[in-house]
Amino acid sequence: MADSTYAVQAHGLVKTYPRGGSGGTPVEAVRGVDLEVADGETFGFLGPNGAGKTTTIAMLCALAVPTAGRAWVHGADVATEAGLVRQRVGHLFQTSSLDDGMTARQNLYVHARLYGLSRRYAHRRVARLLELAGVAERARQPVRTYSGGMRRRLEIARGLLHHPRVLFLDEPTVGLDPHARAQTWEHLNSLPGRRRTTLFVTTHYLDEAENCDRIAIIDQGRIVVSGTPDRLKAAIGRDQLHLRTDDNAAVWEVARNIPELREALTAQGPSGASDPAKSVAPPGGEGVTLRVREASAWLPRLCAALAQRGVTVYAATATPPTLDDVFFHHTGRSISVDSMAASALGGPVEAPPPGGREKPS
Ligand SMILES: Nc1ncnc2c1ncn2[C@@H]1O[C@H](COP(=O)(O)OP(=O)(O)OP(=O)(O)O)[C@@H](O)[C@H]1O
Repeated sequence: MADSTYAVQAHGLVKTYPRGGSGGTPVEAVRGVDLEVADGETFGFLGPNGAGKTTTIAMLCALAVPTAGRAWVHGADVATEAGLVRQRVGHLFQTSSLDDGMTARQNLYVHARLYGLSRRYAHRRVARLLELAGVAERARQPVRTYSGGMRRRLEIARGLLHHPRVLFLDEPTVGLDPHARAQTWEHLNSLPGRRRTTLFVTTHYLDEAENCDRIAIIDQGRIVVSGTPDRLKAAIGRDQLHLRTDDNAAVWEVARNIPELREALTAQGPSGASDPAKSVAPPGGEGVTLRVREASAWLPRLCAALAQRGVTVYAATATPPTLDDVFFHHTGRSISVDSMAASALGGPVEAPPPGGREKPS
């Protein structure tokens, strides 16, 4: 079953924490995950908090024992060849595990020795990675004096010390400001020999998932869909048409009175209501979002029809599907209020339509 041409493989991976829930009830953190990650790929594991991302990578790194299912890293079984798996993987934890009182050099050197690098090679390798992390000049200063971005780069360096074939990064940019987040990704993408190491990145940031060759979306312990970000978005088909007007309720009526547009659209009001009578926007409200194929082609016609009806349009945008739309399409929920996609739209996080979520395609 194991195919060593894959960097990571998992079949039916399950993890149940026997007494993790309130009142000591079992928590099914991971409920049957199948994965195939190609060698050299940047693979994104996208999901909201509590979806099961950390638990999955803990099993893939042989740090947690699966309740059921099997997984391999370059053909090494996480259950029966844990030592081999640990040699093949590097791991960046969600919270910093650097020793604040030690210098950057000491942090890396201790780690290198723990991984069995000889003294001489450890010194060479540490110097090289401090250089790569862009912290060589501050290498003799305690880590507590470092910025968040520097710490992250140093942790990436530490994860790479023993030449792992797969580097697992659990929410690598959480807590960083947007500039430091972008820098961290630039750093990851420009690592020498980048394609010789597979990157397996968990994230709940939609823009971060866009950096990945392929992603799997996980929700409530199950993978709901996987593929390249472009393919997943294209499969949704519908763009978002967002309008802010002085009579948002009229938008629905007008849109539905254009027969071809009525065919093409599925609509959502400010609170997810699909009934126009219930979708009157509050004063200063967020507007109306219509999901429609080829939104930009409809925009002029809809605006003209609204003008004819005496409705003033303050703002109108057509946006191609985002990964948040992909998440919504498959789960009926938005991944996060503060995601880049939601803030770019300036709109609310959309609730599922009252008739339930659309059927996954
Ligand atoms: N050691 C544990 N004991 C009991 N329950 C746990 C344990 N670790 C995680 N869980 C539970 O398992 C579920 C999945 O958690 P996990 O940390 O894997 O999710 P996540 O997607 O990584 O979320 P986050 O990004 O918030 O860490 C959650 O309900 C969590 O409370």
